[in-house]
Amino acid sequence: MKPKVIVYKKVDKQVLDFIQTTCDVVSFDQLDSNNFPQFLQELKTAEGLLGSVLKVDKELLDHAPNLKIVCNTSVGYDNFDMAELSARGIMATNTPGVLNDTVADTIFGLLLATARRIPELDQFVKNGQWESMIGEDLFGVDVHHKVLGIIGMGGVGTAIAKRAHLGFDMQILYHNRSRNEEAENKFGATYCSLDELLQQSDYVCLMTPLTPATEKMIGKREFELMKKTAIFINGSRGKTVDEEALIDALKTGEILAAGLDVFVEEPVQPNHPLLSMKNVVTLPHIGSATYETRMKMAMLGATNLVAGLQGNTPPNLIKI
Ligand SMILES: NC(=O)c1ccc[n+]([C@@H]2O[C@H](COP(=O)([O-])OP(=O)(O)OC[C@H]3O[C@@H](n4cnc5c(N)ncnc54)[C@H](O)[C@@H]3O)[C@@H](O)[C@H]2O)c1
Ligand SMILES: O=C(O)[C@H](O)CO
Repeated sequence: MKPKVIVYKKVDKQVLDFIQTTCDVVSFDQLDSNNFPQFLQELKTAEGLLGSVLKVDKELLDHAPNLKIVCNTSVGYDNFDMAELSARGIMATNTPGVLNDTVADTIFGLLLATARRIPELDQFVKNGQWESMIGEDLFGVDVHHKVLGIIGMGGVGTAIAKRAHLGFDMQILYHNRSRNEEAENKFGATYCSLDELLQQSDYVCLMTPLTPATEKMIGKREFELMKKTAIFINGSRGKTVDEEALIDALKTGEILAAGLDVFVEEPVQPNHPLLSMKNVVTLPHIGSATYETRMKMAMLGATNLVAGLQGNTPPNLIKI
């Protein structure tokens, strides 16, 4: 008998077909309050789960006595309670690597959009406000030849460093759990302490996973260390930043501007203070959201799922 798996996110038919060759699939395009009871019912007999964002913790796992593997279609896995999964002998996987270039493109786009005020100026033109030569009040700041500080020099961080070095002649500082030889040797990145990075960077880009060590790692103290002209870019997870401190820093001129792909609460509420600030550029967590890359992520997630259920070591097994 084929193992039963639940795919709880909309994925391409090709991905479902691949899983169906070895598994019985129950699929949900997305989970919401209407279909969640049915999902929990299916979970009782499921051996595998594929999707992203869903919190996989003790409470959920108590509904899943037969689960053998949980597979994210994302590189981040802060939605997994790894201690609980490990205690129950359930494998967990993610999708590193295949999204690096796409996310780096997004983050670089966000950085440029924030520095050169592109969304604001787009609105200016479309609102019919372009009536004469634009003046200093609408100027942006340069990106090229500036100092970029990358916190979290992993797969995505290195792809950002590549763009900054090869395309924009930027000087790169980085802070990471360990030294990254590729970033140093190929893209001229210099390792430094977090405080040095914050003090010296024109652009501070946060690209760490969300863990107990990184939760609110950027707060009041860190914004105060940054230059008053610094632009802060967050591509990691909303909770790596103290959002209240970010709002204060932007309001009081402690930093110049911010570009954000992630928020503490997602979707962010329309009345959130960050959304009404002129010096903030936002995106709806779309770092990896291109057709090509989302397809690769879904297929890699499916490959992990099938491998695990066939008794093989999944290529992206998360080790704790
Ligand atoms: N916005 C998006 O759409 C998007 C897309 C991809 C990844 N992400 C987020 O970015 C994270 C990183 O992705 P990745 O593929 O580069 O992962 P990765 O594992 O390759 O790199 C993460 C890096 O962060 C470093 N790190 C971890 N804890 C640290 C700490 N306390 N201080 C300093 N450095 C620390 C690690 O040493 C590692 O080099 C993901 O976990 C995810 O949360 C977001
Ligand atoms: O972690 C990731 O892969 C991104 O945030 C997309 O979900």
